[in-house]
Amino acid sequence: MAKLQVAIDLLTTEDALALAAKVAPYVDIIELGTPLIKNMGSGVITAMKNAHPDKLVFADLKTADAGELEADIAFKAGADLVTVMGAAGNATIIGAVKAAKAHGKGVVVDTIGYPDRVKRAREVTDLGVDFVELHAGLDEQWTAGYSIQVLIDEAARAGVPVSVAGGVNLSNVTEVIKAGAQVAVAGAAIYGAEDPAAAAKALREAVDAV
Ligand SMILES: O=C(CO)[C@H](O)[C@H](O)COP(=O)(O)O
Repeated sequence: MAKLQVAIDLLTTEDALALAAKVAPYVDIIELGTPLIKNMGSGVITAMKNAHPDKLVFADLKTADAGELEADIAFKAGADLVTVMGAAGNATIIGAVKAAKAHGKGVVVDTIGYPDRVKRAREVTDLGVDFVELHAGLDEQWTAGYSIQVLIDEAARAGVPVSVAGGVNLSNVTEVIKAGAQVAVAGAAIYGAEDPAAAAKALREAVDAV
């Protein structure tokens, strides 16, 4: 069964907890966005895990160096999954995987900005990561001509465990899961909705219907 991940790209612990309280019944993974962690520090990870011990808490660290050290900080704070950039060296990814093994947790590689996301996804899967995020970041999404179809096509040919992030919403989540993504990541489609709980519920039902 595919998973639904809410990406919380809000800026305070208070706002993040308030959103999570509304949408947690419908999601498997609660992602704390990079700006949120940079703004609030690792305390937001602890607060979220304490509030939702039954959910996977995903710390979107986007680590580019010092993989073992940064991952260790987040796991000690309560994270279940952390991200490392695919553009980082393999040593950084291997370091994060070492920390994950020590804590019984996992690593996700974020391919944002990487020229050949599928090639990198296959390479880093061999390093022991849990899955790879085929990701078009917010800046890429705002570039003229962007279409999530490129990520859907990549998911279909990846052949390794992947998530898809970059404009997932109710109109495309079915295609994302049909393409083979194990996880659909939705940020603005949930936190930007007038009724985030209803938006998360609709996405959950769409994911489960595939
Ligand atoms: O990690 C992120 C940006 O770097 C976002 O959380 C991710 O892109 C999902 O958000 P959205 O659904 O709004 O695109």
